[in-house]
Amino acid sequence: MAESMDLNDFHWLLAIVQSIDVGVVVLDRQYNVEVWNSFMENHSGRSARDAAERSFFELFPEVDEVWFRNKVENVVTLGTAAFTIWEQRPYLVRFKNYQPITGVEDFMYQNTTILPLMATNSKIEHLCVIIYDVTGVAVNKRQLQSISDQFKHLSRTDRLTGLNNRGHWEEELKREHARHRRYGSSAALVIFDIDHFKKVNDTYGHQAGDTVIRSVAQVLREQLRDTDIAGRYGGEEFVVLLPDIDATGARIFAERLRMLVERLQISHDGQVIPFTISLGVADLSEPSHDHQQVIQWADQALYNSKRNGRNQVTVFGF
Ligand SMILES: Nc1nc2c(ncn2[C@@H]2O[C@H](COP(=O)(O)OP(=O)(O)OP(=O)(O)O)[C@@H](O)[C@H]2O)c(=O)[nH]1
Repeated sequence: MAESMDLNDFHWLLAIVQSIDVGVVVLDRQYNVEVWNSFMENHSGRSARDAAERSFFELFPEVDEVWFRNKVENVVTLGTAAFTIWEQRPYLVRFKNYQPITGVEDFMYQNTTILPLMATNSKIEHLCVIIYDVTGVAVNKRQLQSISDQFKHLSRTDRLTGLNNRGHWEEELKREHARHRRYGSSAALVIFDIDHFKKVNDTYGHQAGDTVIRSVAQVLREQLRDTDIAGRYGGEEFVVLLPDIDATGARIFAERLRMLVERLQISHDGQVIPFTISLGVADLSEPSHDHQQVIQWADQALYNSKRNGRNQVTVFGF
């Protein structure tokens, strides 16, 4: 009676393992396949008969052999299961993704469990690899992350120029100012403003004015190093934070920008729009209370450039 129950149990278990919607593979200690359920048959295109006694690494050359062997050795030594989630490794074996809703990805994301299987002699001579299809969860999470990244980018970016907007740029300045205080690194701030911009708008129209603002932003972008942080501060006012540069270097940067803008040829209805910029430079090496004070210094220098005839650079304190 008990024996027939055991046999029943065994058949039931086999039926369950065959039909569950996860991959089940039993490997011996030489990594040869002993059990291969229907999930594995369906997704790999290989029958259990075809996979039997073949090396797991031969069946799936994409498996990182060193990593997998190491993982299995730990499972055997410790006698406990090991888990890998898709965020650590997108998949163990590369299966095609057939889920219609998540069709954006062409492979199946997987979580994997490796279980030690103890024999009656208490030795671990086999392992069970369980593969879960988590494509739906993974794709949703990645899409949410991508939307959140896009929102973050939009909330920091000026629509017209693509530069940092004022709020985000000020946060960056605040951070750099604090870093500068802690480490005494050099940095400078350049503020500049398009001269007589109201006249550009009044003469050529607001759209032409927008084109001028965009062109200035483009010239600025072309002059930036990776670590420089540029922003649109107001209507026709721009700011650049230049880390690891002193006042002399910042003056050279500002002067080059001034010349490049002066040479820009923006046409409107066949006419070239003449325009220039005035610039103010402040040195973060000078002792300051906070980042706002450095902005005031650069603003003051910009004001002096305007007052002294525009189209020029002034360094605060010089
Ligand atoms: N086209 C356009 N114009 C803008 C934008 N933002 C601000 N302005 C205009 O920029 C002009 C700024 O004029 P003012 O502050 O008087 O300065 P300005 O004419 O440049 O004179 P100075 O700065 O003294 O040389 C105003 O006419 C604003 O309407 C924008 O996004 N696009």
